[in-house]
Amino acid sequence: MGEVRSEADEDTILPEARRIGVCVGKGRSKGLGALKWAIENGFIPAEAHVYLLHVRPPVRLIPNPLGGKVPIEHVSSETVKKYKEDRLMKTMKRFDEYAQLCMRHTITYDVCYSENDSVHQELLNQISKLMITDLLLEKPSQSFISRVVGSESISSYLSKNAPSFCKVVIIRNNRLYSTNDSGSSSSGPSMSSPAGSMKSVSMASDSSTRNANIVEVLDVSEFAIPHDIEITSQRSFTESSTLEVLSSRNSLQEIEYAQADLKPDFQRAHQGVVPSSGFEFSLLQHQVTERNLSHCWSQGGEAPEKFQMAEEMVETAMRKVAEYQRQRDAALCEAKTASYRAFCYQKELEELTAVAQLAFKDREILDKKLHEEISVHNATKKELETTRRTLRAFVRKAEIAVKECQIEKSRCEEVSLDLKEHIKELERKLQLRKVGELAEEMCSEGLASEASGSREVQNVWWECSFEEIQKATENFSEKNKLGYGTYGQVYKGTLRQTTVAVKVLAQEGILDHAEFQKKIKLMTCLHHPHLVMLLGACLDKGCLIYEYMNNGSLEQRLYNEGVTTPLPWFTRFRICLEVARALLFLHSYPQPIVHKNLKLSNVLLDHQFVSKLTDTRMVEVMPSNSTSGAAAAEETQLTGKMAYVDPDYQRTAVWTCDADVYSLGVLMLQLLTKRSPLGIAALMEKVLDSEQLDKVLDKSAGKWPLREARAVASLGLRCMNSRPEDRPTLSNDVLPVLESVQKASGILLQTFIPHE
Ligand SMILES: Nc1ncnc2c1ncn2[C@@H]1O[C@H](COP(=O)(O)OP(=O)(O)OP(=O)(O)O)[C@@H](O)[C@H]1O
Repeated sequence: MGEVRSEADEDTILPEARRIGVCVGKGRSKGLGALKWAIENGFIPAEAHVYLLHVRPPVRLIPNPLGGKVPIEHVSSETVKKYKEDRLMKTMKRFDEYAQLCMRHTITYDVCYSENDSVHQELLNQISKLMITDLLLEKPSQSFISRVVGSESISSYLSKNAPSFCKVVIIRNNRLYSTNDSGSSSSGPSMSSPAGSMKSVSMASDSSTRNANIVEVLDVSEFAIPHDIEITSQRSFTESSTLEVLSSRNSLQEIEYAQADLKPDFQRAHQGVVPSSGFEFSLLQHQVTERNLSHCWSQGGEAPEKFQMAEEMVETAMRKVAEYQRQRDAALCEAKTASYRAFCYQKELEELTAVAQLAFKDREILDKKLHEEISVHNATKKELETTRRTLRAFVRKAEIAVKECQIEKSRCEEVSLDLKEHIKELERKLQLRKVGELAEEMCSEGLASEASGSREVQNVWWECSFEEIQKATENFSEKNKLGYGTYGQVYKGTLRQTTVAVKVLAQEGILDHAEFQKKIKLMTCLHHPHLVMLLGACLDKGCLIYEYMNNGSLEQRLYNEGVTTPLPWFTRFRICLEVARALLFLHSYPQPIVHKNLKLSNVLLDHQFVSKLTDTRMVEVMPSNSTSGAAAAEETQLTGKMAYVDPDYQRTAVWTCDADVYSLGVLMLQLLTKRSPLGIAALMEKVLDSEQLDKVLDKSAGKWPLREARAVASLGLRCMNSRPEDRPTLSNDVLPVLESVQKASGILLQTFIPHE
């Protein structure tokens, strides 16, 4: 039940049971009345099968937004498909009532829908293919206008052309209107009969009679309209109506509309004639007109006037109908236009919605990308910040490095200048030394006394005038004062393009001129890397001119904390060695020279912290009892000095080289401990015995190597033995120990340059 049949379902065998076709139209005569009549009148036996036949012309035109219609070739396939689907849906809905009716009466049925330009021909084909034995058609009420138009209906066409096995039964107004198997035509209400008496309705078998039964009634139902009219009609009554189509409405439709609109007026005009029952208006109109005319004609002379009057009435009515029709067309047109616009808006809305959805998706993607970009951007920003920080740090470091470089450069320049000066100084010293060595040779050969006045020795040292000395020291200005000692004040000065230290001796202590000159000459003969060189003298005023020692005395270095940088332990070791070497040099003369005044303040340091002994032979120049007032006043200082003096000298009053060794011992212990010379020996003995040397070592010198420190301390103690014979010799004992200590101190002893 309920399946849609196609051409493939063709049945080629003649049916045993009856196959009843029901033509399903649209509009006023749908065919439902025919089916109802057949059911009510027992026309459909239990074994019969019903075929609901419906044919429509195929779609060729599709409404466009301007209210016209366009050929489907000019429209997208998608739109055509959609339109066809809509159309099929609507078409299928037409079968609903038929299906319900069949189901209510347990009748099996099939829906047979096809499209064809010729509805007549297609129905005929379906009849043949499906072997339809009975074809039910519903005919709309006959209209007066229908007769005027004179077009052949489907019912009349099928009645004439149906195959011989098919009986065409036409129902009208719920009554049998005609069949094609009766010998006589039956039309109008009088022909209605129940199915049971249907056989008694005889129809002429020849075609002329059959035709006569149906031709007189024009059918305007949709399936009865020929193809060209069918399309127009469809446009008029379905969703595809347009302004264009409406304006080209054919006369037949106008007549139909006119017929519908005329009905009330006509009823009013013929109140007494038109029955109030449900006859179709057009049929009644026709009958009334017929009757009127025959009545008029039977009344004689009034007939033409009445006929004239009737015609005028009809014309008036027709004009009204036309007017109504125009208004209705206009309204319909507007409605259709509005409907189509709504349709367009709907479409537009759908498209916009789709676009909006796409845009929304795009936005989501873009949002996602944006988030990713932002996170990448943030990461890059962080990296950039880190790089920037690193770069800033590098720039800072580079700036510091540049500054350091500049400082180093200026230092280098200073050092270079110093070096140049130093080289000059060295060259000058070398020259002086050569001369000195010559003089020394002369001295050592015992010619000193005789040759002291010789030209060669005289030329070795600078014999300066007092004016020169004044000028060199800026008239002994306070700012140039380096210090004072036992024998007088010491000033810094520049003499003969050389920086010098000028010692101004106390006048009262100076020997007579000749003796002083002799001693000076002997002193200038002494040249050693670790002896401060006596460059010259001002004999008149008793001024001694020494090479200038940039870093002052050992005493200043050791005790002026905060003013000068403390000497490191390895420098102290080296100084011990250097002083020992200087003493050995003095003691190595054929007539050994005893320094007699070795102490911290008489060991001076040059710009490279090389130590040199000063005041050598000063004791010979200045008598021991003649000291400067200032120095003599310093009792404490004197007491300190006494600590350096060999106890054996105090006992014997004879200076020996051992006295210098004793002083060297004191100096060594002072360098280790930075303590006063008084009582230093006892202290050292104690700490060495208790192995607590580290407790007395000067911490400002750094971390002492204890083994070496202990060796030096032991050596110092031995040097301080009260018995000279128990003291170590410089060459055999002191120097080897100090050299091994120096060696052990390693490369630091060689390279260390303390910074001020
Ligand atoms: N050649 C020199 N170069 C630089 N400074 C020197 C030089 N000679 C002496 N001085 C400085 O002058 C100061 C005084 O030295 P001076 O030799 O006159 O006395 P002293 O050695 O301290 O004691 P004394 O006279 O008892 O030996 C020293 O401490 C030293 O700082």
